[in-house]
Amino acid sequence: MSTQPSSPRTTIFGFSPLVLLTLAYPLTLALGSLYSLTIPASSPYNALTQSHDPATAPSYFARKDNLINIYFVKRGWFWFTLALFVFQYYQHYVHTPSTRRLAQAATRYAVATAVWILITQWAFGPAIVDRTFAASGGLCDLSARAAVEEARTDNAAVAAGKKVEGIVTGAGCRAAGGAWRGGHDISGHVFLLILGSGMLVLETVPFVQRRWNNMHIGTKAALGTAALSWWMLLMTATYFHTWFEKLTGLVVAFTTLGVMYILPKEIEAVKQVLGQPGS
Ligand SMILES: CCCCCCCCCCCCCCCC(=O)SCCNC(=O)CCNC(=O)[C@H](O)C(C)(C)COP(=O)(O)O
Ligand SMILES: Nc1ncnc2c1ncn2[C@@H]1O[C@H](COP(=O)(O)O)[C@@H](OP(=O)(O)O)[C@H]1O
Repeated sequence: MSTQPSSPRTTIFGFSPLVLLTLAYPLTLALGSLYSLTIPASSPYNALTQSHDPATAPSYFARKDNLINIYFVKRGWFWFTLALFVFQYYQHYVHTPSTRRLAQAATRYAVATAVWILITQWAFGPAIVDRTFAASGGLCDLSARAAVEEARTDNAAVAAGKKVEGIVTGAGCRAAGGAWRGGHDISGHVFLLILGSGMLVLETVPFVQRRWNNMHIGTKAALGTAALSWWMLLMTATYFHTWFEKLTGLVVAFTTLGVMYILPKEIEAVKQVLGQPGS
């Protein structure tokens, strides 16, 4: 049995933050996908690069080299970690010191980090996004590079032999100059941005309501990071990926958030380990 006092139920306009997030993220993806229908044909989408040609990109945010993508999303876990750390620091030392609550918050963070690693970085070999891509028929097509080599060596047999060569990750394929094509590519951006911002919102909301007019810098940093993530999610939804790739990114992120924030409500043993923000 929990010894912690139960907290007042947090609601926003009568809805719990969990319900609002469950609605907000699919709506954001739908909004972006709908808006993408207005992109003129003069900015064609290239399914192979999963983006618009940079030369005719319909917006700065439709370019993969936009600075927020490079410095924020591509290093996203670092920023989410930092924002969570700053938030917990202020929570613990300024307002509600509790070693138990801090340990539970750190465990939630560890669970999210483990899932992020397994999905996007490394799962005892290729990451789950890469395994899913290969399992759904994807492979590394080195034909563009092979064509160059064929011209150089004048040996089509040697060049053709370089088409697939056991490359098992998207990053490895791109590094080899190939195109990772043919499979289902779960959107890493959608997964990362929803998991990271969802975690920041659900960790902070119980405290935001209690101290709306007096939020500490940790809460502001967390909500600012979540807001920037939401904007980049909208940009991903508008300019990148197919709707199904975005949907699978959303499902994986929601499953993780469900384990972190819904399971503890249902199972006491999980609650003892993971706790619940604000309780
Ligand atoms: C309760 C909080 C406890 C916190 C305790 C620790 C505090 C430490 C303070 C700050 C130190 C930060 C250390 C963080 C360690 C990292 O996470 S470093 C890793 C940074 N790398 C990333 O974030 C990579 C993110 N990118 C991706 O996941 C993928 O690239 C992608 C964006 C999902 C998709 O990539 P594609 O190439 O587009 O496929
Ligand atoms: N909001 C955004 N801004 C810029 N590039 C984005 C983006 N969302 C997705 N992308 C790009 O689209 C590709 C697929 O992303 P993902 O699978 O992670 O969702 C990646 O290209 P690169 O891997 O060539 O950088 C990624 O950088």
